[in-house]
Amino acid sequence: MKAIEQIMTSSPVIPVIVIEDINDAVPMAKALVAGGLSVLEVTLRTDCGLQAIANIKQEVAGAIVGAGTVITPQDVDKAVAAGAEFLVSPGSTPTLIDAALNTTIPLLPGVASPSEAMLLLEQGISHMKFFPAQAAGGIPMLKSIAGPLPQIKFCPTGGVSESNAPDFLALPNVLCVGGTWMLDAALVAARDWSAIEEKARNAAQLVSA
Ligand SMILES: O=C(O)C(=O)C[C@H](O)[C@H](O)COP(=O)(O)O
Repeated sequence: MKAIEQIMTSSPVIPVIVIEDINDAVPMAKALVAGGLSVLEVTLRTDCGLQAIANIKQEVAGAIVGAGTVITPQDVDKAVAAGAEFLVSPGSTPTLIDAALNTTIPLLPGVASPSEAMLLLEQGISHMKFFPAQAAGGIPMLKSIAGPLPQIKFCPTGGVSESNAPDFLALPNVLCVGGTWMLDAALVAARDWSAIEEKARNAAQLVSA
C-alpha cells in the first residue's frame, strides 16, 4: 500500500480519465506514463471504468492507478476488487469515509469548505482533493484555508488548466493538481497517443510559478 502523500508527490499532475471505450484504457495510460504522469485517476463515471482500472493495473508498468468518482461504499468495494491503488471522491460523506477507512488503500476525499475539511481532520485525514477547485474559490480560497488549517494538503481539481496549474502548485498547501487538459477530446477520439504523450510530458514538466 502506498500512503496518499507518497502518491500525491509522485507527480505534479494527476490526469482525470474518463474511459468511453475499454480499448483506449491501456494505450492512453501507456502514453500518460511515458510522458511522465504515472499517477492516474480513472473515474467510475463510465461502465468500463472498473475494467479500465484492472487492465491498466495489469498491463501498464509504472502506472499508479486509482479510482475516481468514488461515491458509495459499493464503489469502494468494487474499486478495491478491480485493483485500484487509491480512491478519489468528489465530496465526503460519513458513510463513504467509514467504508474507505476500512480498506487497505488510501482515500483522497473531496472538500470545498473549511467545515468539510475539519470533519475529515477529526477522522485523521489531512490530505484532500479541493473540488471543484476553480468554482469553489480557487487560489484565494486555498490561501485563506492555509491560515487556520496549514496542516491540510490539497490536490485541487476542477477547472485546473495548463495555464493556472503552476500557480496552484506554488501554494504551500498544494502537493499536486488533478486535470483533464492533457486528454484533449479530439486527440483521444483520433487515438493520437503520441500527441497525448507529448501533452502529458508538458504537464509533467510544470513546476511552481
Ligand atoms: O469525476 C470526479 O470524481 C470529479 O471529481 C470530477 C473531476 O475532478 C473533473 O472532471 C475535473 O475536470 P476538469 O475541470 O476538466 O479538470
